[in-house]
Amino acid sequence: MKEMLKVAMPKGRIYKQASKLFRSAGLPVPEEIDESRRLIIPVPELNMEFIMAKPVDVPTYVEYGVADIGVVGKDVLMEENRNVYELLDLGIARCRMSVIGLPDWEPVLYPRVATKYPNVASQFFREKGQQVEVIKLNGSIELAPLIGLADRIVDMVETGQTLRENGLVEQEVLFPITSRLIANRVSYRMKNESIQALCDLLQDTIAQKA
Ligand SMILES: Nc1ncnc2c1ncn2[C@@H]1O[C@H](COP(=O)(O)OP(=O)(O)OP(=O)(O)O)[C@@H](O)[C@H]1O
Ligand SMILES: O=P(O)(O)OC[C@H]1O[C@H](OP(=O)(O)OP(=O)(O)O)[C@H](O)[C@@H]1O
Repeated sequence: MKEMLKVAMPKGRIYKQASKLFRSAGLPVPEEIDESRRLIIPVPELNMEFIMAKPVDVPTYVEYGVADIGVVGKDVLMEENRNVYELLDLGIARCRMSVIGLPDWEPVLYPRVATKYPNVASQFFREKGQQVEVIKLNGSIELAPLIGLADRIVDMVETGQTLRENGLVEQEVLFPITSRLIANRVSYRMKNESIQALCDLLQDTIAQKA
């Protein structure tokens, strides 16, 4: 690849699957990143530099152009609504965003909905014509209906284990979620050859796996 690419990589569960995808595409992301606490990792052999970010911040780094491209969950992309290009569905970190509640839940006039995704949840209920009070939480969202903070929650479901272990039920799926490759708008023009080459390589790898 010609131009050097700065890649915003989310730490945590997406990184594990993204690094595997990059490696199977012939881009040997160094194994030492996996356990390292370093935040900026130049990989001269790939002509790339990895910026290890908190997942929710990836679209911010890409919008401001401090990263040319990034890997991010569709959930975060929808919630953050940043001015970036979405280039490719990587098909990794697959889960879904759902409305969840207690099994004996009954509709109330003005329910409280707790979530990490206040923008997405507000829009979802607004489009359904339902008035709700959205309460932003940052984790352990399933606690909210159990301790009476909220009537329902909007959160991610993958295996369903968290719901089962807490006696909650999935009531409605909002969206299926996977991780996406995103690009800064200016970088996409200025470094088009490199970004497009990476995109094609990843797309071929994903197609071979399907
Ligand atoms: N079971 C799951 N629960 C939540 N997110 C999941 C799940 N499976 C895949 N994902 C994807 O992984 C991303 C969350 O990754 P991770 O849990 O590492 O970060 P986080 O909880 O947002 O960050 P942090 O733990 O640093 O606050 C989501 O944005 C989503 O796209
Ligand atoms: O269906 P499952 O496989 O159980 O996965 C879903 C759970 O995983 C996530 O929580 P996370 O582990 O990120 O912890 P958090 O509560 O701190 O967000 C998510 O918010 C759910 O609680």
